[in-house]
Amino acid sequence: MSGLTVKRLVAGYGGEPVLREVDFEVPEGGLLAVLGPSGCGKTTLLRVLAGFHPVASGEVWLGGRLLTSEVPPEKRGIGIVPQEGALFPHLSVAGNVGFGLSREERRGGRVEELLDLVGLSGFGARMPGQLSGGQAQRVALARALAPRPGVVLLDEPFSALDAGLREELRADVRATLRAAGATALLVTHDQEEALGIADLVAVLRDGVVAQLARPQTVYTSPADLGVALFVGEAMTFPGVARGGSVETPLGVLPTSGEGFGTVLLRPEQLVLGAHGVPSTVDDVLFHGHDATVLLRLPDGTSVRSRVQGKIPVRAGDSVSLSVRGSALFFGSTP
Ligand SMILES: Nc1ncnc2c1ncn2[C@@H]1O[C@H](COP(=O)(O)OP(=O)(O)OP(=O)(O)O)[C@@H](O)[C@H]1O
Repeated sequence: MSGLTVKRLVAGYGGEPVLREVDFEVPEGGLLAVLGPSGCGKTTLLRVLAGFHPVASGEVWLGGRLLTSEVPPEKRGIGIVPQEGALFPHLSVAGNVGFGLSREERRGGRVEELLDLVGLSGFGARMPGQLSGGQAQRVALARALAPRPGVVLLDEPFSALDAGLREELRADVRATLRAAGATALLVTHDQEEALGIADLVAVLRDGVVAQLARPQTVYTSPADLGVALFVGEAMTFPGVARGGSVETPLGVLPTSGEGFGTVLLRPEQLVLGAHGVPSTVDDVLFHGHDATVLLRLPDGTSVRSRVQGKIPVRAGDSVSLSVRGSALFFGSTP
C-alpha cells in the first residue's frame, strides 16, 4: 500500500477543462473524501486516476511511481468500488472477489480472508442476485481490496442505499479500509458522508480544491463562505466586524476578522431559553434524532435552531434565543 499524490492536474472534454489545477495528497493508509456538487468533476477525477481518461497536464503519483497516460488501467495497481457495486452477475461472490487474483492466490485463502474482513464469511457460493444492496457493496469492496492495490477508489458507494443502512455501511467500510491498511479516495456530493467517513476532506469547486483539511476543520474553519455553505446548514447576515465582535440580529457576537462581510452561524449554535433575543416559533420540523425549530425575530429575520431531546416549544410560542460559541465571519473582497 502507498500514498497517492496529484499535482496540478488538468483534464476535461474537447479542450474544455473540468479539472483546472487539482492538487492533493492522500497519505499512505489514509482515506480522503473528495466532496463537491454535481458536475464539479468528481467522476472525471476518478476516471483520470483509474487511467480511463487522459490528462491534459499534471501528474499522478502512486507510491513513488508516476502514472503517465501510457500506464494502462490494469497495470496501475488501483482498485475500484463503483456506484451500486457492479458485481459480475454470472459469477458467485467468491468468483467476484477472486476475479483479479492468480489461481495460487485464490487457492491460498485470500478470498475467504477478504470475505471475513467485510463480514461475509460463508457467502462465497451465493450469486450477486441473492444479496442485499449493502452486502453487494461489501463484496465490491472485497473485490477491490483482494489484489492489494496501491489505492482504492470509491465512487459514491452508498448512494443507492437507504439512510439507515448507509450510515451502518459507512462505519463498516471505514473499519474495513483501516483493517486492510488501504489508502483510499472516495468521491461524494453528500457532505454528511464526506465529513463522517474520511480522515481528510478535499472540497472540489470550479475545477480546483477549495480546501483540503480534516473534516472538523472544514466544518468549523471553512476556507471561504462557499465552502462554509456547502458543508453544512447555515444562516448568514451582513455585518461589520470590529475589535473581535460583530453586531447581528441575534446580538453582538464574538468573531474574528475586520470590516464589512458576512456573518455565519450554524443552527446548533442557537439555544432556546429564558435569556436573549425575543422570537416567535414559526414551525417545528421533527427529524427523529433531533428537530429544527424555525423562528422569526422581531425585525422579521428568519433563523433556525437545532434541538436535541425533548422539544420545548411549538408553533406560535414566544421564546428567547441566545448564541453558543463565536460566529464565523467572511470579509467582503473590495
Ligand atoms: N463525456 C463527456 N463529454 C463532455 N462533457 C462531459 C462528459 N462527461 C462529463 N462531462 C462534463 O464534465 C463536467 C464534470 O462531470 P463529472 O461527471 O465529472 O461531474 P461529477 O462531479 O461526477 O457529477 P455528479 O456528481 O453529477 O456525478 C460536467 O459539466 C459534465 O457535463
